[in-house]
Amino acid sequence: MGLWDSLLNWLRSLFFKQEMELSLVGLQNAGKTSLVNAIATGGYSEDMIPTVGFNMRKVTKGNVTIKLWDLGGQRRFRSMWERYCRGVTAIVYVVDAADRDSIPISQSELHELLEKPSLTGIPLLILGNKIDKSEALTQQALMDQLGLQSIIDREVCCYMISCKDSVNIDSVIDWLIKHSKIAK
Ligand SMILES: Nc1nc2c(ncn2[C@@H]2O[C@H](COP(=O)(O)OP(=O)(O)OP(=O)(O)O)[C@@H](O)[C@H]2O)c(=O)[nH]1
Ligand SMILES: [Mg+2]
Repeated sequence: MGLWDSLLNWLRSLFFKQEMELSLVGLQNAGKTSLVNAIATGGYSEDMIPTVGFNMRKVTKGNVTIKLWDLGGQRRFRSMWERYCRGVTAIVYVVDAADRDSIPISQSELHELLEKPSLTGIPLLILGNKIDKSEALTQQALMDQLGLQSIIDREVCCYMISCKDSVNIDSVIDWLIKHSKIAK
């Protein structure tokens, strides 16, 4: 995008409402619902109830309204991920970066989802969560183990975050706002 386009987009964003619809996917216990809370209120809790099916939350940041589909990560809910990812502005894939044993399953579920023709081209934000834990993988190790270099049909971005300590939640919100669209 040229400088002039960026300037126009910035001016537009000052005057028009922006909106976006996101799906949060990833294995159970990754921290998807915790991320919704971190984005919406900055709150954090150790006692979380696993999401059964899905929850929908609307969050407003500045002039951007974000509709979030927070999906259950247990195996029995994974077959509905595709349905809730169709037509979204971006897919947010959350990974517990400290649970090294779960990474291979996380990798295969991610690639299986991205193979769906209905989801071609939708931008992907990968979040390695729980970096407050000492055993958390580095960003490079996570990107390698998830095989992100093989994803070439869409924009892919990866951040390492902690919902617990509110690390990089601002960068996530900035990325989301940059990908929002002017409301029709
Ligand atoms: N240490 C640490 N724990 C976290 C962090 N984020 C979430 N957790 C914990 O991880 C557990 C699971 O969090 P949830 O947000 O319920 O995970 P989820 O991905 O929504 O799980 P499902 O709804 O079952 O798919 C909870 O005990 C959280 O407190 C983090 O940044 N650091
Ligand atoms: Mg949940």
